Amino acid sequence: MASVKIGILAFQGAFEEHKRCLENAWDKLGSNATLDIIIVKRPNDLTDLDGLILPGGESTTMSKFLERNNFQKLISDLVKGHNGKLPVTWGTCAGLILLANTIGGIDVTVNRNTYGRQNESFEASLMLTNDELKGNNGINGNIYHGVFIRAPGIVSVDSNRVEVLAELTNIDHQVRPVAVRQGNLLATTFHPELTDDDRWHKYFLQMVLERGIPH
Ligand SMILES: NC(=O)CC[C@H](N)C(=O)O
Repeated sequence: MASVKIGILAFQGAFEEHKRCLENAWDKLGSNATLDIIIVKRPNDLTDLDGLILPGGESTTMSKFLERNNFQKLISDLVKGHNGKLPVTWGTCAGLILLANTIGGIDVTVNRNTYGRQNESFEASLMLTNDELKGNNGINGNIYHGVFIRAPGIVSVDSNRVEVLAELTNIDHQVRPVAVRQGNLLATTFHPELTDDDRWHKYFLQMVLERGIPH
């Protein structure tokens, strides 16, 4: 039977939570393929992935791990399609910082710890700006409850290349993108793996399925 291989980078951070959410979301998609989740700790674990998640955590610590075993170049080549295969890659929080700064590939500028010490962690209602994500969630389908933990801010996007999927209105009425997509790359400044709303994990898995499963 065909299988979909999703790796979760597991040096540090919220990788177990992503695994649980992927399994729940997968069951609801009703695909005939099986889901194979790889906890990525060694370069070999990156072989043949259809999707890759770079979880939240501490981006400076994760960057240090990436320097070992040539990991940074391997992942960078992978997300840019240099090896032929182009897995769908999703960075959450610190994972977004890696995608924008360390690994590269996504054309956004991020500012670390943008919400400041006094507002280190908070929850907020986000406005979804993408129809697929709104899904079938009743009249409030365009609202998503986001969990932010020392979150980065997306301060600018290359609007020719990057689609904004969700926005947050700050108390000063400034509207900021908090989730973006660029081709095979997805990035969120918040933590969908810490909520029961599985729309982001479904969206990611659908991005993977849309590319076709060659195994
Ligand atoms: N929850 C997170 O991933 C926090 C990210 C952290 N502030 C960093 O810069 O690495």
